[in-house]
Amino acid sequence: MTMTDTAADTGRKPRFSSDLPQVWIGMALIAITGFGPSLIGNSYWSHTFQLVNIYIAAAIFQNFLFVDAGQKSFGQGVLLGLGAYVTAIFFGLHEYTFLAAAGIGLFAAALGGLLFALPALRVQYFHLGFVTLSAAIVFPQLLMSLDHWTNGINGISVAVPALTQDGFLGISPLTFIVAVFPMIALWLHYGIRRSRLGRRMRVAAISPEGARALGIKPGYMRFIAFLIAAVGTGICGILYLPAVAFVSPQGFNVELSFIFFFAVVVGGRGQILGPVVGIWIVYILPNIALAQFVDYRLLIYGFLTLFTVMAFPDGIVGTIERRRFQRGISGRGEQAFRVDNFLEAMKGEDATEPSTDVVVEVRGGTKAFGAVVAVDSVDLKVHRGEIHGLIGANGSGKTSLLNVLSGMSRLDAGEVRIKGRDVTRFPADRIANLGVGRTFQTPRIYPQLSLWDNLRVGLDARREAVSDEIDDLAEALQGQFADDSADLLSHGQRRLVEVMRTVLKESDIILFDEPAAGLSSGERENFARLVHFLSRRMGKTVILVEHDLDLVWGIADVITVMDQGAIVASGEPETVSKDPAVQHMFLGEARA
Ligand SMILES: Nc1ncnc2c1ncn2[C@@H]1O[C@H](COP(=O)(O)OP(=O)(O)OP(=O)(O)O)[C@@H](O)[C@H]1O
Repeated sequence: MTMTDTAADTGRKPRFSSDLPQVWIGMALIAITGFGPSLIGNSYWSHTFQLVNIYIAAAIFQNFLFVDAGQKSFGQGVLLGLGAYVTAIFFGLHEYTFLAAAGIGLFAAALGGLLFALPALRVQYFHLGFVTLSAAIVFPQLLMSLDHWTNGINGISVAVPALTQDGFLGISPLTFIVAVFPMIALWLHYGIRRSRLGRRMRVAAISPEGARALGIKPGYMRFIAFLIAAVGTGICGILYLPAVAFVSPQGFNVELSFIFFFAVVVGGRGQILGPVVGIWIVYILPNIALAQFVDYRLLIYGFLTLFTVMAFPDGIVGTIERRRFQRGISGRGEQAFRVDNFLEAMKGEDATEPSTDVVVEVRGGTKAFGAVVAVDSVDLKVHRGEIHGLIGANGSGKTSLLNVLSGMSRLDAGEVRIKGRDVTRFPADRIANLGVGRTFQTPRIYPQLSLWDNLRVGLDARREAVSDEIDDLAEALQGQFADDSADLLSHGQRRLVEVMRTVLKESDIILFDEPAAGLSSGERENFARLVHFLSRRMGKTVILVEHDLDLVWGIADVITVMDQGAIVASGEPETVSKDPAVQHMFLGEARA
């Protein structure tokens, strides 16, 4: 089954994501710089690249946290410092074995990450940036003032000869480990990004509201992301210790956190290879090539970042990547996303009829925004399998009612019941997981994900076994759109993508918020057929908020009319169209 015919079918599609090639390039670069100096016996560069590779790994975790999880943390240096310092204290001062001390160091870093995650549950963006930045500023002072444990300004010297002695081909175990670890980090970043967890994390980072509609808890995603990044950065801290053989408060000042952050920006936010290139430029250039200006390092980091961001707005790898993709798609025409072939394949007799079970019910629902009563003492019943049209003038409260039904906002008074359960105080993700799917007036489309992944997050959100029809549909969509960008879709097609996402989610109750706005007349017809298919073949309950009255009157089993937050009429289209109040509202559009 083919889903669509795209104008772009002629010619080879550019690969949407170059994540995998970037992993391989990153591995090759790390291998060359990590092992090369040891192989030719250059201990200065061997030692330098030990630290560079540790910083690359830390920047990879920063990149993951910053872009995939959307967490603007400026304090990752603190986590590296915790890993290094705690290991140094237990190994260097208390004579624990290195492994035991490293275990405690890792635990401390993970704990630090969770401490960062706590404010992230409440504050985001710049606020979170300030919290983490403050931690980065305070950390060295804390190390100084806790001198009873940390040795204060004198720091702690350690030696781990078992790791630093030259081994096979002149490569010490430490050189080997610090080269392999960033490679593992690259694969981990790539693997998470391709996983269900990674997709859901990215959706939560881009649109917390869109995420909740898919049953995702954005706070939980942040928590996991901070934990992963903290453990990864903590390992970097542990490796730092034998590589530098010394820790002191000055080594973990705010500059360290800036290095990781700037490396991500300079290399290319979100690009898998970005941190490798970024650390080379941000760290190697000022510290080695411009070593005589070492006192001005922070200034040089700043200038380098400013210059790169001006010359390469998406960072170096990001800019190359964007040009590659744009070259590939130029002249390929507007990308199409249609559902007609899907409907063709789904032809057949109606299998179900709306039942008498009430699956959605609102009792005396009231929701006000200040003086505006958006939903005013609404009583509503929607039956299983029904197509329920919700119409009314602009501002009559339709979206506010959908928001209440989907848990995006809470009633001030009254009750919402879904499948017999009182869900009035349920959060949106919990309602979504009860089998409610929705679209938004502004479709939630994620340009960072391929078109297929934009659809697939619907499949990821499914709670029960997939039906055969949806399985076939998913397979066809994957074949067609895995390498397409969602960025190229027209507004109407974006709506259709969101509609198909809710279809893939296999919700029993689907709330559509003005799905036909911006669709061509052919697309509207297809949409109407799709809604019919969802209701009559798959037994879904559909609540349809729509301004296109012809569309609603053509497909709805029941129509509810709202005016100034209240319901003025509700019933079969025939009856409602004869209601004098409704005729008055839609004067000139009355349907007999
Ligand atoms: N978050 C909000 N804050 C303040 N007022 C709001 C908010 N959301 C909705 N309103 C107000 O509530 C009323 C109902 O708005 P709502 O968006 O639910 O209407 P609607 O019928 O969906 O309109 P449209 O067809 O234009 O989407 C409007 O007066 C609107 O300005």
